[in-house]
Amino acid sequence: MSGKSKVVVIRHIGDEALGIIQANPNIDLVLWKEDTQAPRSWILENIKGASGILVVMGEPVTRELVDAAGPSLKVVSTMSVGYEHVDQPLLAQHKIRLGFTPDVLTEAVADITVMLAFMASRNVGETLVIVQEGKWSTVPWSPFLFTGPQLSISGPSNPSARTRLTAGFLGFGRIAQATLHRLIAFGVTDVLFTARSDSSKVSQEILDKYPTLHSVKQASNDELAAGSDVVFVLTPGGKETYHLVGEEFLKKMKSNAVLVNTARGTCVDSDALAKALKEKWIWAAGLDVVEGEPNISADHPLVKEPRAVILPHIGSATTETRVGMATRAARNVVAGVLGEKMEAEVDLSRFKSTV
Ligand SMILES: O=CC(=O)O
Repeated sequence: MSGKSKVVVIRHIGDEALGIIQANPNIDLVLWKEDTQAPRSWILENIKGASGILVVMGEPVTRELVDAAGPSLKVVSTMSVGYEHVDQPLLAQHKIRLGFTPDVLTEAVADITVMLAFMASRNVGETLVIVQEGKWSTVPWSPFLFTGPQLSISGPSNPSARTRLTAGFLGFGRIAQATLHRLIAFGVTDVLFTARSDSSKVSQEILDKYPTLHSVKQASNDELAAGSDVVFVLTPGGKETYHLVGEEFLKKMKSNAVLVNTARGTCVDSDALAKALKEKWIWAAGLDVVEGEPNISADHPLVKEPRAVILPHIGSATTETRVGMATRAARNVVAGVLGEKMEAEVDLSRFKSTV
Protein backbone atom coordinates (compact mmCIF):
# COMPACT_ATOMS: atom_id res chain seq x y z
CA MET A 1 0.00 0.00 0.00
CA SER A 2 1.34 3.41 -0.97
CA GLY A 3 -0.71 5.34 1.58
CA LYS A 4 -2.20 7.26 -1.33
CA SER A 5 -5.89 7.34 -2.20
CA LYS A 6 -6.85 5.18 -5.15
CA VAL A 7 -8.98 6.67 -7.91
CA VAL A 8 -10.31 4.34 -10.60
CA VAL A 9 -11.19 5.78 -14.00
CA ILE A 10 -13.10 3.34 -16.17
CA ARG A 11 -12.59 5.01 -19.56
CA HIS A 12 -9.77 6.96 -21.17
CA ILE A 13 -11.18 10.44 -20.71
CA GLY A 14 -8.40 12.37 -22.44
CA ASP A 15 -4.98 13.58 -21.29
CA GLU A 16 -6.17 16.95 -20.01
CA ALA A 17 -8.65 15.40 -17.59
CA LEU A 18 -6.35 12.57 -16.53
CA GLY A 19 -3.61 15.15 -15.90
CA ILE A 20 -5.85 16.81 -13.30
CA ILE A 21 -6.01 13.56 -11.33
CA GLN A 22 -2.36 12.67 -11.87
CA ALA A 23 -1.22 16.11 -10.69
CA ASN A 24 -2.36 15.28 -7.19
CA PRO A 25 0.53 13.71 -5.25
CA ASN A 26 -1.83 11.98 -2.82
CA ILE A 27 -3.75 10.12 -5.50
CA ASP A 28 -2.90 6.90 -7.30
CA LEU A 29 -4.68 6.70 -10.65
CA VAL A 30 -5.85 3.31 -11.88
CA LEU A 31 -7.01 3.66 -15.46
CA TRP A 32 -8.69 1.40 -17.98
CA LYS A 33 -6.48 2.63 -20.80
CA GLU A 34 -8.42 1.45 -23.82
CA ASP A 35 -10.95 3.64 -25.55
CA THR A 36 -13.54 0.96 -24.96
CA GLN A 37 -15.85 0.14 -22.12
CA ALA A 38 -13.93 -1.40 -19.22
CA PRO A 39 -15.24 -4.91 -18.53
CA ARG A 40 -17.33 -5.06 -15.40
CA SER A 41 -14.95 -7.70 -14.00
CA TRP A 42 -12.01 -5.27 -14.37
CA ILE A 43 -13.95 -2.56 -12.57
CA LEU A 44 -14.98 -4.86 -9.71
CA GLU A 45 -11.44 -6.10 -9.28
CA ASN A 46 -9.76 -2.70 -9.43
CA ILE A 47 -12.24 -0.78 -7.34
CA LYS A 48 -11.27 -2.74 -4.20
CA GLY A 49 -10.04 -0.24 -1.63
CA ALA A 50 -10.62 2.76 -3.92
CA SER A 51 -11.52 6.20 -2.55
CA GLY A 52 -13.00 7.44 -5.79
CA ILE A 53 -14.32 6.19 -9.08
CA LEU A 54 -14.95 8.12 -12.26
CA VAL A 55 -17.63 6.51 -14.41
CA VAL A 56 -19.36 7.38 -17.64
CA MET A 57 -23.02 7.42 -18.55
CA GLY A 58 -24.69 4.04 -18.42
CA GLU A 59 -22.19 2.27 -16.13
CA PRO A 60 -24.40 0.89 -13.35
CA VAL A 61 -23.23 2.11 -9.96
CA THR A 62 -24.94 -0.53 -7.87
CA ARG A 63 -24.58 -2.40 -4.59
CA GLU A 64 -22.25 -4.85 -6.33
CA LEU A 65 -19.84 -2.04 -7.13
CA VAL A 66 -20.12 -0.26 -3.79
CA ASP A 67 -19.58 -3.55 -1.94
CA ALA A 68 -16.58 -4.38 -4.11
CA ALA A 69 -15.01 -1.00 -3.28
CA GLY A 70 -15.52 -1.41 0.45
CA PRO A 71 -15.67 1.30 3.10
CA SER A 72 -12.90 3.43 1.57
CA LEU A 73 -15.19 4.70 -1.23
CA LYS A 74 -15.90 8.42 -0.74
CA VAL A 75 -16.96 9.63 -4.15
CA VAL A 76 -18.49 8.57 -7.44
CA SER A 77 -17.96 11.07 -10.23
CA THR A 78 -20.00 10.58 -13.37
CA MET A 79 -19.00 12.21 -16.64
CA SER A 80 -22.61 12.98 -17.50
CA VAL A 81 -25.38 15.34 -16.56
CA GLY A 82 -27.75 12.42 -16.00
CA TYR A 83 -27.21 10.04 -13.10
CA GLU A 84 -30.05 7.53 -13.23
CA HIS A 85 -27.40 4.81 -13.69
CA VAL A 86 -26.33 5.49 -10.10
CA ASP A 87 -28.13 4.00 -7.10
CA GLN A 88 -28.50 7.28 -5.26
CA PRO A 89 -30.19 6.03 -2.05
CA LEU A 90 -27.37 3.51 -1.72
CA LEU A 91 -24.70 6.20 -2.01
CA ALA A 92 -26.57 8.33 0.53
CA GLN A 93 -26.73 5.36 2.89
CA HIS A 94 -22.96 4.89 2.66
CA LYS A 95 -22.23 8.64 2.77
CA ILE A 96 -20.63 8.44 -0.67
CA ARG A 97 -20.76 11.71 -2.58
CA LEU A 98 -21.87 11.96 -6.21
CA GLY A 99 -20.38 14.41 -8.71
CA PHE A 100 -21.85 15.07 -12.17
CA THR A 101 -21.25 17.41 -15.12
CA PRO A 102 -24.14 19.80 -15.71
CA ASP A 103 -23.85 23.18 -17.46
CA VAL A 104 -20.84 22.38 -19.65
CA LEU A 105 -23.04 20.44 -22.05
CA THR A 106 -26.07 22.73 -22.05
CA GLU A 107 -25.28 24.56 -25.28
CA ALA A 108 -24.21 21.48 -27.24
CA VAL A 109 -27.40 19.61 -26.30
CA ALA A 110 -29.57 22.65 -27.02
CA ASP A 111 -27.96 22.87 -30.48
CA ILE A 112 -28.78 19.28 -31.32
CA THR A 113 -32.28 19.62 -29.87
CA VAL A 114 -33.09 22.41 -32.30
CA MET A 115 -31.35 20.56 -35.10
CA LEU A 116 -33.50 17.45 -34.53
CA ALA A 117 -36.68 19.52 -34.51
CA PHE A 118 -35.85 20.86 -37.95
CA MET A 119 -34.52 17.56 -39.28
CA ALA A 120 -37.74 15.84 -38.27
CA SER A 121 -40.14 18.54 -39.47
CA ARG A 122 -38.35 18.87 -42.82
CA ASN A 123 -38.17 15.12 -43.56
CA VAL A 124 -34.39 14.94 -43.43
CA GLY A 125 -34.34 11.29 -42.30
CA GLU A 126 -36.26 10.17 -45.38
CA THR A 127 -34.68 12.51 -47.90
CA LEU A 128 -31.02 12.00 -46.97
CA VAL A 129 -31.35 8.33 -47.75
CA ILE A 130 -32.69 9.11 -51.22
CA VAL A 131 -29.51 11.03 -52.08
CA GLN A 132 -27.21 8.50 -50.41
CA GLU A 133 -28.80 5.66 -52.37
CA GLY A 134 -28.45 7.51 -55.68
CA LYS A 135 -32.23 7.83 -56.13
CA TRP A 136 -32.50 11.61 -56.43
CA SER A 137 -33.40 11.38 -60.11
CA THR A 138 -36.41 9.23 -59.21
CA VAL A 139 -37.94 12.03 -57.17
CA PRO A 140 -37.77 15.17 -59.34
CA TRP A 141 -38.80 18.46 -57.79
CA SER A 142 -42.51 18.77 -57.29
CA PRO A 143 -44.42 21.54 -55.48
CA PHE A 144 -45.50 19.61 -52.42
CA LEU A 145 -43.06 16.73 -52.38
CA PHE A 146 -41.31 16.33 -49.02
CA THR A 147 -42.97 19.37 -47.55
CA GLY A 148 -43.39 19.49 -43.82
CA PRO A 149 -44.60 21.95 -41.20
CA GLN A 150 -42.47 25.08 -40.90
CA LEU A 151 -41.04 25.63 -37.44
CA SER A 152 -40.49 29.32 -37.94
CA ILE A 153 -42.62 32.37 -38.56
CA SER A 154 -42.51 33.71 -42.11
CA GLY A 155 -43.58 37.30 -41.65
CA PRO A 156 -46.12 39.32 -43.64
CA SER A 157 -44.78 38.32 -47.08
CA ASN A 158 -46.64 35.01 -46.82
CA PRO A 159 -50.25 35.39 -45.72
CA SER A 160 -50.64 31.59 -45.79
CA ALA A 161 -48.01 31.03 -43.15
CA ARG A 162 -48.78 30.59 -39.52
CA THR A 163 -48.47 33.59 -37.29
CA ARG A 164 -48.17 31.75 -33.98
CA LEU A 165 -45.84 28.93 -33.10
CA THR A 166 -45.91 27.18 -29.75
CA ALA A 167 -42.97 25.32 -28.29
CA GLY A 168 -43.77 22.90 -25.46
CA PHE A 169 -41.12 21.83 -22.98
CA LEU A 170 -41.55 18.76 -20.80
CA GLY A 171 -39.07 19.94 -18.19
CA PHE A 172 -37.88 23.52 -18.21
CA GLY A 173 -34.33 23.40 -16.88
CA ARG A 174 -31.07 24.70 -18.28
CA ILE A 175 -31.13 22.80 -21.59
CA ALA A 176 -34.79 23.63 -22.26
CA GLN A 177 -34.16 27.32 -21.69
CA ALA A 178 -31.07 27.27 -23.90
CA THR A 179 -33.22 25.59 -26.58
CA LEU A 180 -35.84 28.30 -26.25
CA HIS A 181 -33.12 30.94 -26.57
CA ARG A 182 -32.27 29.54 -29.99
CA LEU A 183 -35.93 29.23 -31.03
CA ILE A 184 -36.60 32.90 -30.37
CA ALA A 185 -34.56 33.62 -33.50
CA PHE A 186 -37.00 31.43 -35.46
CA GLY A 187 -39.94 33.46 -34.23
CA VAL A 188 -41.49 31.16 -31.64
CA THR A 189 -44.38 33.12 -30.17
CA ASP A 190 -45.69 30.99 -27.30
CA VAL A 191 -44.19 28.67 -24.72
CA LEU A 192 -45.78 25.93 -22.64
CA PHE A 193 -43.75 24.12 -20.05
CA THR A 194 -44.18 21.61 -17.25
CA ALA A 195 -42.53 21.96 -13.88
CA ARG A 196 -42.85 20.20 -10.54
CA SER A 197 -43.79 23.32 -8.57
CA ASP A 198 -45.59 26.57 -9.27
CA SER A 199 -43.37 28.51 -11.67
CA SER A 200 -45.22 31.76 -12.30
CA LYS A 201 -42.00 33.64 -11.49
CA VAL A 202 -40.17 31.70 -14.20
CA SER A 203 -42.89 32.58 -16.74
CA GLN A 204 -42.55 36.26 -15.96
CA GLU A 205 -38.74 36.11 -16.13
CA ILE A 206 -38.89 34.48 -19.55
CA LEU A 207 -41.43 37.03 -20.80
CA ASP A 208 -39.19 39.85 -19.56
CA LYS A 209 -36.16 38.31 -21.21
CA TYR A 210 -37.87 37.76 -24.58
CA PRO A 211 -40.33 40.57 -25.24
CA THR A 212 -41.30 39.09 -28.64
CA LEU A 213 -43.07 36.20 -26.90
CA HIS A 214 -46.85 36.43 -26.59
CA SER A 215 -47.18 33.96 -23.75
CA VAL A 216 -45.22 31.67 -21.44
CA LYS A 217 -47.36 29.31 -19.39
CA GLN A 218 -46.84 26.46 -17.01
CA ALA A 219 -49.12 23.68 -18.26
CA SER A 220 -50.29 20.18 -17.45
CA ASN A 221 -48.97 17.38 -19.66
CA ASP A 222 -52.33 17.23 -21.45
CA GLU A 223 -52.44 20.97 -22.14
CA LEU A 224 -48.88 20.89 -23.39
CA ALA A 225 -49.51 17.93 -25.69
CA ALA A 226 -52.62 19.54 -27.20
CA GLY A 227 -51.23 23.06 -27.51
CA SER A 228 -47.70 22.61 -28.85
CA ASP A 229 -46.44 22.65 -32.43
CA VAL A 230 -43.20 21.10 -31.24
CA VAL A 231 -42.74 19.20 -28.00
CA PHE A 232 -39.28 18.92 -26.44
CA VAL A 233 -38.66 16.18 -23.90
CA LEU A 234 -36.02 17.60 -21.58
CA THR A 235 -36.76 16.04 -18.21
CA PRO A 236 -34.35 13.91 -16.19
CA GLY A 237 -34.66 10.16 -16.69
CA GLY A 238 -35.54 7.64 -13.99
CA LYS A 239 -38.74 6.19 -12.58
CA GLU A 240 -40.60 9.49 -12.27
CA THR A 241 -40.49 10.20 -15.99
CA TYR A 242 -40.75 6.64 -17.31
CA HIS A 243 -43.00 6.71 -20.43
CA LEU A 244 -44.02 10.28 -19.75
CA VAL A 245 -44.80 10.35 -23.44
CA GLY A 246 -46.98 7.34 -24.18
CA GLU A 247 -50.08 6.64 -26.25
CA GLU A 248 -52.28 8.94 -24.23
CA PHE A 249 -49.92 11.89 -24.64
CA LEU A 250 -49.23 11.24 -28.32
CA LYS A 251 -52.94 10.98 -29.13
CA LYS A 252 -53.47 14.45 -27.68
CA MET A 253 -50.73 16.03 -29.82
CA LYS A 254 -51.52 17.98 -32.99
CA SER A 255 -51.28 15.89 -36.14
CA ASN A 256 -48.66 18.23 -37.63
CA ALA A 257 -46.61 18.51 -34.44
CA VAL A 258 -43.07 17.27 -33.95
CA LEU A 259 -41.71 15.44 -30.91
CA VAL A 260 -38.05 15.79 -29.94
CA ASN A 261 -36.36 13.73 -27.23
CA THR A 262 -32.83 14.65 -26.25
CA ALA A 263 -33.22 13.63 -22.61
CA ARG A 264 -33.52 9.92 -21.87
CA GLY A 265 -34.96 7.14 -24.00
CA THR A 266 -37.08 5.88 -21.12
CA CYS A 267 -39.13 9.11 -21.12
CA VAL A 268 -40.83 8.06 -24.38
CA ASP A 269 -42.64 4.76 -24.98
CA SER A 270 -41.00 3.62 -28.22
CA ASP A 271 -43.83 1.30 -29.26
CA ALA A 272 -46.40 4.04 -28.76
CA LEU A 273 -44.28 6.48 -30.73
CA ALA A 274 -43.79 4.05 -33.60
CA LYS A 275 -47.59 3.57 -33.70
CA ALA A 276 -48.16 7.34 -33.54
CA LEU A 277 -45.89 7.87 -36.54
CA LYS A 278 -47.30 4.97 -38.51
CA GLU A 279 -50.89 6.03 -37.90
CA LYS A 280 -50.02 9.71 -38.35
CA TRP A 281 -51.18 10.96 -34.97
CA ILE A 282 -48.17 13.28 -35.12
CA TRP A 283 -45.97 14.53 -37.94
CA ALA A 284 -42.49 13.35 -37.02
CA ALA A 285 -40.01 12.68 -34.24
CA GLY A 286 -36.37 13.62 -33.71
CA LEU A 287 -34.62 11.42 -31.17
CA ASP A 288 -31.13 11.44 -29.79
CA VAL A 289 -32.08 8.79 -27.25
CA VAL A 290 -34.20 5.65 -27.46
CA GLU A 291 -35.33 3.14 -24.83
CA GLY A 292 -32.93 0.21 -24.66
CA GLU A 293 -30.13 2.08 -26.47
CA PRO A 294 -27.61 1.26 -27.78
CA ASN A 295 -29.14 -2.11 -28.59
CA ILE A 296 -31.46 -0.88 -31.30
CA SER A 297 -31.56 -3.02 -34.42
CA ALA A 298 -32.47 -1.93 -37.92
CA ASP A 299 -35.76 -3.82 -37.44
CA HIS A 300 -36.76 -1.73 -34.46
CA PRO A 301 -40.24 -0.32 -35.19
CA LEU A 302 -39.00 3.23 -34.69
CA VAL A 303 -35.97 2.84 -36.93
CA LYS A 304 -38.31 1.65 -39.67
CA GLU A 305 -40.49 4.74 -39.45
CA PRO A 306 -39.41 7.18 -42.20
CA ARG A 307 -40.47 10.16 -40.10
CA ALA A 308 -38.30 9.21 -37.14
CA VAL A 309 -34.87 10.83 -37.25
CA ILE A 310 -32.70 8.92 -34.78
CA LEU A 311 -29.19 9.77 -33.68
CA PRO A 312 -27.00 7.53 -31.49
CA HIS A 313 -27.00 9.71 -28.36
CA ILE A 314 -24.55 12.36 -29.52
CA GLY A 315 -26.16 15.39 -27.87
CA SER A 316 -23.06 16.47 -25.98
CA ALA A 317 -20.60 15.27 -28.62
CA THR A 318 -18.66 18.37 -29.47
CA THR A 319 -14.95 18.23 -28.72
CA GLU A 320 -15.13 21.30 -26.51
CA THR A 321 -18.04 19.95 -24.51
CA ARG A 322 -16.59 16.49 -23.98
CA VAL A 323 -13.29 17.99 -22.78
CA GLY A 324 -15.30 20.24 -20.47
CA MET A 325 -17.24 17.26 -19.09
CA ALA A 326 -14.12 15.12 -18.64
CA THR A 327 -12.16 17.83 -16.83
CA ARG A 328 -15.13 18.69 -14.63
CA ALA A 329 -15.58 15.01 -13.74
CA ALA A 330 -11.85 14.78 -12.94
CA ARG A 331 -11.96 17.85 -10.69
CA ASN A 332 -15.07 16.42 -9.00
CA VAL A 333 -13.41 13.11 -8.20
CA VAL A 334 -10.30 14.81 -6.82
CA ALA A 335 -12.39 17.18 -4.67
CA GLY A 336 -14.48 14.26 -3.41
CA VAL A 337 -11.42 12.24 -2.43
CA LEU A 338 -9.88 15.24 -0.66
CA GLY A 339 -13.17 16.08 1.08
CA GLU A 340 -13.39 19.44 -0.67
CA LYS A 341 -16.26 21.24 -2.40
CA MET A 342 -17.05 19.74 -5.79
CA GLU A 343 -17.83 21.88 -8.83
CA ALA A 344 -21.12 20.04 -9.27
CA GLU A 345 -22.47 17.64 -6.69
CA VAL A 346 -25.83 15.88 -6.60
CA ASP A 347 -27.71 16.63 -3.40
CA LEU A 348 -28.37 13.21 -1.94
CA SER A 349 -29.71 14.54 1.35
CA ARG A 350 -33.30 13.74 0.36
CA PHE A 351 -32.49 10.04 0.63
CA LYS A 352 -31.01 10.23 4.12
CA SER A 353 -34.36 9.95 5.92
CA THR A 354 -35.12 6.68 4.15
CA VAL A 355 -32.08 4.83 5.56
O1 LIG B 1 -26.87 12.24 -21.89
C1 LIG B 1 -25.87 12.71 -21.55
C2 LIG B 1 -25.46 12.96 -20.20
O2 LIG B 1 -26.17 12.60 -19.26
O3 LIG B 1 -24.39 13.54 -20.04
